[in-house]
Amino acid sequence: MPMAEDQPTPSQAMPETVAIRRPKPTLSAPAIDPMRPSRSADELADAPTKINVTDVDFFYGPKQALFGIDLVVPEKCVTAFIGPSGCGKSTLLRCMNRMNDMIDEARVKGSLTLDGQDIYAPRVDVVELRKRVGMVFQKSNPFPKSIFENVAYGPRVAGERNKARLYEITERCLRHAALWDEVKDRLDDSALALSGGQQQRLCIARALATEPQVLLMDEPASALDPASTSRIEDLIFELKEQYTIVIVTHNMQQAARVSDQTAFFFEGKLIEAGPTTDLFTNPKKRQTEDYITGRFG
Ligand SMILES: Nc1ncnc2c1ncn2[C@@H]1O[C@H](COP(=O)(O)OP(=O)(O)OP(=O)(O)O)[C@@H](O)[C@H]1O
Repeated sequence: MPMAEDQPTPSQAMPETVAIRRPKPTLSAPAIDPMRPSRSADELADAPTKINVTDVDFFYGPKQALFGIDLVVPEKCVTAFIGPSGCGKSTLLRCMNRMNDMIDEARVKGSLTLDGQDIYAPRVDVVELRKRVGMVFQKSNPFPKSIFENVAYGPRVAGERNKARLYEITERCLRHAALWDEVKDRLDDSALALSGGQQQRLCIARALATEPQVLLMDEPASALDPASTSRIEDLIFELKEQYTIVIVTHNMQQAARVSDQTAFFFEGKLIEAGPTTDLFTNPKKRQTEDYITGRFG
């Protein structure tokens, strides 16, 4: 009996199980600026270890926020932490200068070292540690004082009384933070009169005044307009010649633009870390690929 025209012939009939092939997403290479080349994988591998994180768990009371984190932060490189909200990026950042000590019931297990020295050893002077490991926050937080006094504050507290020396430090740090030319004629004006981007650069200058070796930056540009963001990114590139930088960012393009190494976190675990170009173009883990291609997060 002839088959009806719209009936599939046996060879056209669908097999019982059909392999649905997921198209592989196109991973776009991060926009690497030739004027701001990131360190190569070899340079990263050769850089001395500044901070070493080994098997770190972190708890807010009964809630565990980090699970068995292992990470090497190389010296004079920029390491970016990326991942969806609540995955533990800021928690790990704050472990690096013990900012979490201020939170009741916060507890860290495992080891974090700075230049091979245990950051959590009982003998560690936390004030000294935070001088060596400075921090810049998402929202700029200048003191309600003059521009000069904001930068001179740290050295003053550390005992520097010589006005000429304080001025020297202030000028050097403001230059380093790419703010000097904009404020040199109004150092006695209130810091609160500066724009948001200028205030953030002032906070960076203030952090530099205590002569840190490491700068932790928690979404330093997320409240800024594109022009100010770009200035902060330029600044990060310049600062890594002298400082080790760890930056938390929600903006993957920013991580690609400014960092040498990227670490991707998910649900309190470090899924993958590696040279930024490799992680964005050739991630090893499926979760990383899904995140950077925008499937979730
Ligand atoms: N002070 C706290 N007390 C209790 N839980 C906290 C505290 N701070 C953070 N958490 C929780 O720990 C987990 C990790 O938070 P964390 O701020 O480190 O994540 P994040 O990746 O930096 O998030 P975001 O990108 O939104 O800033 C989250 O579940 C968060 O709710």
